[in-house]
Amino acid sequence: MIETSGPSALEKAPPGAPRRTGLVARIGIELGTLALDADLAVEPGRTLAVLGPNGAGKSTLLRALAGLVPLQRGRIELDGAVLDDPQAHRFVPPERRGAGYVFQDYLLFPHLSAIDNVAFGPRVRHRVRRAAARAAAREMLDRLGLAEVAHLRPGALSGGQAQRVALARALAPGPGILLLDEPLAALDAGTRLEVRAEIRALLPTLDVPVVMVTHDPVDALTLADDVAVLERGRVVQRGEPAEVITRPRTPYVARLAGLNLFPGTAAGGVVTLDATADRPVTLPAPPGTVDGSVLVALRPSEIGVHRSEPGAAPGTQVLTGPVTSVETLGDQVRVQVASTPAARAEIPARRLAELRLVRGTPVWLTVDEGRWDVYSQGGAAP
Ligand SMILES: Nc1ncnc2c1ncn2[C@@H]1O[C@H](COP(=O)(O)OP(=O)(O)OP(=O)(O)O)[C@@H](O)[C@H]1O
Repeated sequence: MIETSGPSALEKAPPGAPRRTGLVARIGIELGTLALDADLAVEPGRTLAVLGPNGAGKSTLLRALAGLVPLQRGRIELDGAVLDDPQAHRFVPPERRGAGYVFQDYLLFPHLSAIDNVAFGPRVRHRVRRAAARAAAREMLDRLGLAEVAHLRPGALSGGQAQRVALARALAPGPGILLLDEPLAALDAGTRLEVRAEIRALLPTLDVPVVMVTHDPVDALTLADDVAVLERGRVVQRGEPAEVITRPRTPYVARLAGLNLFPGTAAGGVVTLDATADRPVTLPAPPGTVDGSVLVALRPSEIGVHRSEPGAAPGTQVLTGPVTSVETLGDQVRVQVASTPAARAEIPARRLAELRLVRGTPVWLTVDEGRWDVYSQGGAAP
């Protein structure tokens, strides 16, 4: 057993133990063109995925939690202990934060075997004797299915094995928080599936907050309990994965979700899509819609595509414009149309053969009333 100063990430707290509060952070940092200002809260045993495009500030956020970048404003608290608070002149250095960090490119020591990489943390951080640290490291490697490669150096490991060694190394000292930076990004597609399944099995056994940054929505949707979407340094949407992906609040999330997203305005039971003043597109507001700004999501497969103007039908909205792109996706075809507002439809390949659409073909898009999903702009936004 390792003598650790903190709780072991792999052991659930015993019954009756004082309840830990996990991570509560407000991160304010300006670095180059980045202005990061994000609030996070993660309870022990839960995984938060911070999802966002390149340059959003995800790595900087994680590095601030680890103590590798000091805060300029805000505060980081883990289980009630203040790790960083510039106003109070408090800064706990990285090696004393008890954070397990898995870097994007693993950063394993190339001259040490897998087992010595894993034993390194307990030896250095907690001054555990070599034999005890190696025994604990062996247990961790066994747990992650790495017993057979314990003696190999990083250069002899496959990508998936190196990733798991990095995870074992982060967990070995019994961290109070686990930080994962794009944990699957460096893996090939097949290995990524395998390691994703392993991480997914591991996460619920941990009793610490886990923060994972990723730009891959599949990681966020399959591994996390909660998702915070970071764009240009701000959390623009947060919630459970299913909520985030079905009710996107920004064009970036809508693209990830494969949905059309239109801003609109609700007034007196009617929603008018914004930017349609010349030829207003209106739909009935669902019961309970509050007047004001709303978002309207629409699945591309709910849109009908026609080469001639359809006759007026009650309860059907019509948009029109030229095709701007046609892209096949298996047996489906995505058709982007420069209507007002611009929309993306998805039709079966055989329908494309009937319609013979190319760039510039004028088309009419039809949507039945019940197909639009209308929701308020506010709610889970920051
Ligand atoms: N040391 C630095 N000096 C100056 N600017 C920096 C520094 N570190 C980060 N930045 C700025 O912050 C931006 C966000 O960087 P960060 O790596 O946190 O984003 P990210 O969301 O993790 O992006 P990616 O997915 O591409 O890794 C960078 O594009 C850069 O403008």
